[in-house]
Amino acid sequence: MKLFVDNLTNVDVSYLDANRGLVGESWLTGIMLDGKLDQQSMICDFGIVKRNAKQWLDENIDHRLVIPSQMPGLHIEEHDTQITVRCPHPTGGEFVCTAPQQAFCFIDCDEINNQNVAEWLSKELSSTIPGDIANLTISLQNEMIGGAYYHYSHGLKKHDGNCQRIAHGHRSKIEIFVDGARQPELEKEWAQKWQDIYVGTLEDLHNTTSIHDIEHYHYRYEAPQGKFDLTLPTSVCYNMDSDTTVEQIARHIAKTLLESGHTVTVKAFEGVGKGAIAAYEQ
Ligand SMILES: Nc1nc2c(c(=O)[nH]1)N=C([C@H](O)[C@H](O)COP(=O)(O)OP(=O)(O)OP(=O)(O)O)CN2
Repeated sequence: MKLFVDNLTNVDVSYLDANRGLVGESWLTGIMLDGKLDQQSMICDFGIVKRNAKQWLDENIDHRLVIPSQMPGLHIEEHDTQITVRCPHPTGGEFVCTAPQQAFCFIDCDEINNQNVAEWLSKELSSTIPGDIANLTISLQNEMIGGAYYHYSHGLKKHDGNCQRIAHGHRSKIEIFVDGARQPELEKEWAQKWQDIYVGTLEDLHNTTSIHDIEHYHYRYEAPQGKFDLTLPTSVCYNMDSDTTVEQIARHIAKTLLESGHTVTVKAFEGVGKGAIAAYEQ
């Protein structure tokens, strides 16, 4: 017998990739259990499966920076409760992130992809479900998106939950309307401009440095979970003069596109199934 739960929860992370650098990602998770029936004629109560699995995912991977610990060129240093992760960036520059341990998730593989992460999760979660379970399988899928989308990473230092972590991210749709008409070309432009982007807040920009003759931004802030630092080539960053909540992102894109005599509406998503709408008229 098998038991399944589709759409268990969404996991929003950023991960390091040798070819793409820092990638914001949103995974739709599902779980499948192989097991024998208990005295209730159940493999396991859905309520328990959903609560235990979601709690584990929320605590151990959601809103973390996922690191393939065998990635070539990766250096990891631990000092007290802080971890520094450093690696070459595909632009020729460097990626450096220092943050509290709880902001990272290390997976023993050389590349982060749906299959490697799902296999790791299936092993890690195997002890979380009670009952006579012979096998537990986690699946990870990406939202089916017909139009434009981008992968962005960011950190919300004022958030009292895990979104304060400086490098977590999302795979997000973008919809743009001018005078009520959908604008697929503009959507495509933003999706290209923000493909694998770090969206930073200007107030968090600590300094600009040169590494291997490539200009880098160094972001720094302190939040309730601890101190956060992130250094990335400027070519993969986009700075806003506000926080990078999805409300501010929708507002920023709408204001950037505003033209005299027109109304611009931006429906910006943060991951799957949620976001903000900003409408401006000039
Ligand atoms: N109004 C807003 N609320 C939140 C924003 C935001 O931009 N505007 N942003 C965040 C975080 O960036 C976060 O990454 C998104 O949170 P979410 O995945 O929804 O948070 P949860 O893990 O709490 O939700 P689950 O349903 O458990 O996945 C937070 N809030």
